[in-house]
Amino acid sequence: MPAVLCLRDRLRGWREAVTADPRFRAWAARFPLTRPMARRRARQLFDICAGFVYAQVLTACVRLNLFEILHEAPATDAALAHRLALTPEATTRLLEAAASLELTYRRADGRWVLGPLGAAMIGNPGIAAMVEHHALLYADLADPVALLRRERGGNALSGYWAYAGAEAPAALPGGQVADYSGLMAASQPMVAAEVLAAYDFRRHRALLDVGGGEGAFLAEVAPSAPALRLMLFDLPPVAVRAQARLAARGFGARSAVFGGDFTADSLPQGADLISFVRVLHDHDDKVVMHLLRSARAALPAGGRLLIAEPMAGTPGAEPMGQAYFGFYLLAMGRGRPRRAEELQAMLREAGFAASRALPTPTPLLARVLIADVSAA
Ligand SMILES: CC(C)=CCC/C(C)=C/CC/C(C)=C/C=C/C(C)=C/C=C/C=C(C)/C=C/C=C(C)/C=C/C=C(C)/C=C/CC(C)(C)O
Ligand SMILES: C[S@@+](CC[C@H](N)C(=O)[O-])C[C@H]1O[C@@H](n2cnc3c(N)ncnc32)[C@H](O)[C@@H]1O
Repeated sequence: MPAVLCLRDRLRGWREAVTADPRFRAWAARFPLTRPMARRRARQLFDICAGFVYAQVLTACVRLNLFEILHEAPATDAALAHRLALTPEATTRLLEAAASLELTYRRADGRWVLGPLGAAMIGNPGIAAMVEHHALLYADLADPVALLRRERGGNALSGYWAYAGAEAPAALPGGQVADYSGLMAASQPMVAAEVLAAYDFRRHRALLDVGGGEGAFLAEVAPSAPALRLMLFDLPPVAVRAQARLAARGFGARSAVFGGDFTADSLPQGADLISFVRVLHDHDDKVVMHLLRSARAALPAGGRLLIAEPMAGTPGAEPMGQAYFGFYLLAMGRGRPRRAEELQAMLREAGFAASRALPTPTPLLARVLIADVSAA
């Protein structure tokens, strides 16, 4: 039976049919009332075509440490050419490309300073680390259709995230978890800041961070809740790293670290709050349901579960979810970005009584869901 289209979809269909006509586009680009819209659409489509070049301009800036150099002091083209070990022509080409992207800015006196987006990179080494590791994703995306058609896994990114394709993840050697654990630790403060702005951890006795990596999330939470006991579960070689980090940060006496495989082992008891931070989207639905049920089983009556990760369908940041993480996780070999409502339905199925989304300051970076175990 043909579906009846709502008025909004009928209007969209008409607009897209008109836009698909080259004669209409040529007319609309000239007609004063439609010209601004035509220019905006051309710019949007051009930015999608050219986005990979913009990303490589950023990569060059990061590799050359340009933002830190400009943060030290304004500089001339000649001084920068010397610092960057580039020819004067290449230096100016890079700085002007970066300026067009608002990463740098040339002052009236001719010296270069940070642009608004370059300035936002300062003090956040997590973004630079992400940009650097994108070289792997970039290689995997060279033929996106092949990536879509290929059996999942076997890419540069799936090798980097060693647990993604491992038959026995708990047996991974330390050398295979070091790079991804370092990247996660470097980028964790910007995620933890979102969670801390959304949730007060002082109401809990003990927090178990599952897939907690090197303990960077716990180390950010700890100062905000001095009485909170810190527990972490991750693969054995990652747990070793977490133990060392938490001890080095002075939280050794407050913490208990457990090594294991969360797809096979049950989670330790004793926490009244369990968190999954950037963990669930790495896994297919079956494993996610298993993890939610394991967490439900490990929590006492009245306990809570906290999920923090970037989510699909985030208003104002839609490409971050479905495009970036959709293809990222495809290259990684498993998992998918989920909508908040999908996770909430899974939480219900796993036996949680109620769940709600908490607003975060920058939903692009992470959104937060809280789910309750019923009180008795
Ligand atoms: C004072 C006057 C006059 C004006 C000021 C005007 C004003 C208010 C300006 C705003 C300034 C401001 C506050 C800027 C803030 C900028 C921010 C917060 C920028 C943040 C950027 C964040 C970025 C680019 C994050 C990128 C994150 C990436 C790429 C994350 C990737 C994550 C991955 C790959 C995770 C992998 C884990 C896995 C495997 C999927 O589980
Ligand atoms: C994407 S990282 C997130 C780390 C940390 N939560 C963060 O946000 O920085 C996923 C974590 O899950 C852990 N992990 C993956 N598979 C696991 C498994 N089967 N058992 C236990 N931990 C696992 C990884 O070692 C890694 O530390």
